[in-house]
Amino acid sequence: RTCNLTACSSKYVLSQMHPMWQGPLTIPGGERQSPIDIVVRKSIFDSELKPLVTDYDPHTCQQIWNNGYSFLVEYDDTTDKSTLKGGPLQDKFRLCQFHFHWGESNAWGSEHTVDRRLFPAELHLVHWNSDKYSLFEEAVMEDNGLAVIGVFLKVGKRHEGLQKLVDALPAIRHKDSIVEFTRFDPVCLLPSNTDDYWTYHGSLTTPPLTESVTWIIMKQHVEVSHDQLAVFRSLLFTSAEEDVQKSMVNNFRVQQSLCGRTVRSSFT
Ligand SMILES: NS(=O)(=O)c1ccc(NCc2ccco2)c([N+](=O)[O-])c1
Ligand SMILES: [Zn+2]
Repeated sequence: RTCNLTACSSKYVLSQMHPMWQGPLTIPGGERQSPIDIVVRKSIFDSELKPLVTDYDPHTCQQIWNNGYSFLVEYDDTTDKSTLKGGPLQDKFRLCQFHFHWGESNAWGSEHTVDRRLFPAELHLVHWNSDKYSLFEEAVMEDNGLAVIGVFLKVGKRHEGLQKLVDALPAIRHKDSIVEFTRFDPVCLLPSNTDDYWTYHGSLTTPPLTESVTWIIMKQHVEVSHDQLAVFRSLLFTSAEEDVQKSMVNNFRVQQSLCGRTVRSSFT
């Protein structure tokens, strides 16, 4: 049975115009797709959920690049130097990259929502299960293969830690551009309180949409300035050779049905 993948309001559908979404999207099972709306009053407090334990080594940061849908900061994941454990996880997970999703305006842009509340952007820190698998490409196909931390961004004061990343963006304006990017500790992008989160079993939010993700969505958001977010929007979906340049905005997926899943909370 594939769950009916409901589309939400029309504005979500816009972001499905991107070439990435063309062609047959046979979704494996389709009963644990992401993103979703987190209905707070329906989430279940689970006292077994532990605090998150992140241990990131900024020296594993390697490059930043525009993949034509977002921009990714990639880490050397050939050893257990930058790891995530605890929270809902039984195993140790290795950080491989982080990226963002955002809107053309501050009114929307996040992939997940909380009681239908939209945020202007959402950060995803992607980790794979290095206790059970030896490569990301292997883990991405397995139920317990990935763990992604989601952090909501709100427009407010300037985020000093983010500025180093914002300053690198003009160099990767076009699809497939890449520059060296080192000594960046992503812990600065996490909220001060990482003990309060929601967690549920879901999928990648872009193809191959594999249902291999334990999502860990932070309750507390982080603030970035309007100008910092405007630089995200100066990126392009298109490569330098293409005639028509398209702004990289609204790179989020339509919200998916819960299909009977439970969202657990680590807090009451
Ligand atoms: N928005 S997300 O965090 O769910 C997400 C989506 C796609 C991919 N990757 C797409 C992909 C291609 C082959 C295997 O994987 C990743 N990731 O790689 O971290 C993360
Ligand atoms: Zn993402």
